Amino acid sequence: MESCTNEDLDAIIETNLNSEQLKQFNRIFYGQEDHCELKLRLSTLMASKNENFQVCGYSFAASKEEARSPRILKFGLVQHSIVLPTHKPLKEQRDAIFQKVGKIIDVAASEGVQIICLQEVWSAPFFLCTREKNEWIEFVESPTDGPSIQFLAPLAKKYSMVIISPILELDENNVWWNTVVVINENGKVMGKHRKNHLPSVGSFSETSYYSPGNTGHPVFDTKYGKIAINICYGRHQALNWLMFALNGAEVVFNPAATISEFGESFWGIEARNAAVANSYFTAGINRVGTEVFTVKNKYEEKQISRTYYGSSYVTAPNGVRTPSLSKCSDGLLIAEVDLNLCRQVKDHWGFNMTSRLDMYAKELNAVK
Ligand SMILES: NC(=O)NCCC(=O)O
Repeated sequence: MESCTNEDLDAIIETNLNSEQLKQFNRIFYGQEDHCELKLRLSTLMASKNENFQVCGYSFAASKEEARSPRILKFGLVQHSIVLPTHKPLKEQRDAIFQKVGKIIDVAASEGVQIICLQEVWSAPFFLCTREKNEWIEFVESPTDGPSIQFLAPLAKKYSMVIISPILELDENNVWWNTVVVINENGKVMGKHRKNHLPSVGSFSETSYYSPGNTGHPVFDTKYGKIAINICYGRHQALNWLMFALNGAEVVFNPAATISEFGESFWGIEARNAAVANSYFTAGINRVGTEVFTVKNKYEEKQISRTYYGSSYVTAPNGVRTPSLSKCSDGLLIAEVDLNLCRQVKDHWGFNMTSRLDMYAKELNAVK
């Protein structure tokens, strides 16, 4: 069985470069010499040790402005493994994940996190690789009164936190969708977005489960900032990122479930490039751990095993990025940002002003 190799790139680099080399490396690779780590509370560090999850926090500064006050937002990303083996009763599996993620959300709240994003299909193993449907049906749920919203809504209200909950949705016509539900700081559903681009590559064959999303590119104007969600495979499509920018997003989250064979080498590039190209913050979130499924059908019985590489990270509109969370362990990444940076970068680089969208619209219309 494959397992996590625990070779976090950041750790390899830090242990092998001297301090001068490290500064140079950081300046070019991360966009700044120092990572501007946030000082975390003692209780956070203790919870991280006791509950066995990594916690990191970073701040991104913006220039002071005369006419606008800073718009400080603290957001968090959670990456985690499943807890129980996939043959256990589904409710037990889900409840065990709820318990684990609930504790991480508690810590995020104690650090003042205002918006938190969970990973793709966070409350279940990523069973879509099995190509089986019926035995997993109970992981597919209502966005308005399914188990995930029932669990998260009280937390959102308790902590005045916006929670982004990526689930598998069962709609009123019994149709499945890969959906994120945005829960506002009062614990109410603000809206949802359905995955626009579905993979049909190797063991990622999602087109037999659900249809491409029909919700366009919504931006949610939350109490804390304008956010959007580009679900997993959608990160490979530049126009998907662009539309969220044109609709006014200041932070775009990319909750994912992905394994090394599917582009670990460009995981660190795509969301980062999107941040630069669109002058907003981006956050990539990927699960960790090995998930093993026994697939039995009338033709065969086999085991499928997949290991996810975590490595969640945040990029600012000026291209500065955080180090990644671990490839192997559960983690919470906290980013403290000044949303004024979005307009400052737009003013500086003028990428949107020079984007010539009308020219591309004409050319796209003319493509046969
Ligand atoms: N969940 C998902 O869309 N995975 C596809 C593989 C990838 O794009 O990394």
